[in-house]
Amino acid sequence: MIGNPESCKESKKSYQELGPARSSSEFGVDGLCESGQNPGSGGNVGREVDIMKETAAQQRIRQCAEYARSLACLPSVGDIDWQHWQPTVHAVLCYISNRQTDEVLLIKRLSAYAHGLISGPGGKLENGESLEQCVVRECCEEIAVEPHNFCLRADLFFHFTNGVRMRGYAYFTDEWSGEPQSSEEAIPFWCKRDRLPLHQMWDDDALWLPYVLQGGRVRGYFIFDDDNRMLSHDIVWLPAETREF
Ligand SMILES: Nc1[nH]c(=O)nc2c1ncn2[C@H]1C[C@H](O)[C@@H](COP(=O)(O)OP(=O)(O)OP(=O)(O)O)O1
Repeated sequence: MIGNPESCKESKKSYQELGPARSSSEFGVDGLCESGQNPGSGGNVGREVDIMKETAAQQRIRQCAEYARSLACLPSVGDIDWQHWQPTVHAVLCYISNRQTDEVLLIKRLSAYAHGLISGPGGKLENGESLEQCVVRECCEEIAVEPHNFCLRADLFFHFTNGVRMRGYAYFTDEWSGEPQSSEEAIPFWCKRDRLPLHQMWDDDALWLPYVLQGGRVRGYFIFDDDNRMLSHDIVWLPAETREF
């Protein structure tokens, strides 16, 4: 079976219908608008979003970092015209959860790029392939597992200072077939959902992955330098009920 028949219809539609980028400042300090309702969703965000609230101290740190960045003339997400931004590369990630054990299937990457880094399985889109086919191919190639009924929950825009512009699509599911196996590209392992090794993952993962593993959705904008360090970010938090990105 390739991809997912029903539950991904919404995601297929959503990445094509991406609206204009909105800054998190439009959503208030904690990434939501003051009323606790997410614009466009009409839904009550509820408790899940509370875990991501930015504290006053975190907000201050982010503001100081923005200020330091402006002094150092480093690029900021606010400098980019995201509406006209075109990716040079499309890539997928897939996070498979085991509800019974409350674990998520991660990989340690063995390829030259990002060697030793931990993430979900995934990779770049190949010519003529759909995003869903890419998810299945990458999971099968890297860890011999086939995910089913996966849904797009994070739409990620990575702008690298070396000119690469990658759009990443992170899919989530708790249905799969096959036993995880190591390959030349990856070593798979199960990890408790609340004990993610965030210090060994891409910088941006710490910002959005815990929230999305709890059912939320995000659209994220990131600038990375040539050493794969995150320079700037902006995240639009979307509640679980959101049907469109
Ligand atoms: N900053 C970042 N944050 C993140 O969460 N995922 C990132 C990321 N930078 C890259 N990725 C992911 C997206 C995609 O799954 C993968 C692409 O990187 P790679 O080119 O290393 O993948 P692969 O070498 O597996 O790709 P293929 O060559 O297509 O197999 O890494």
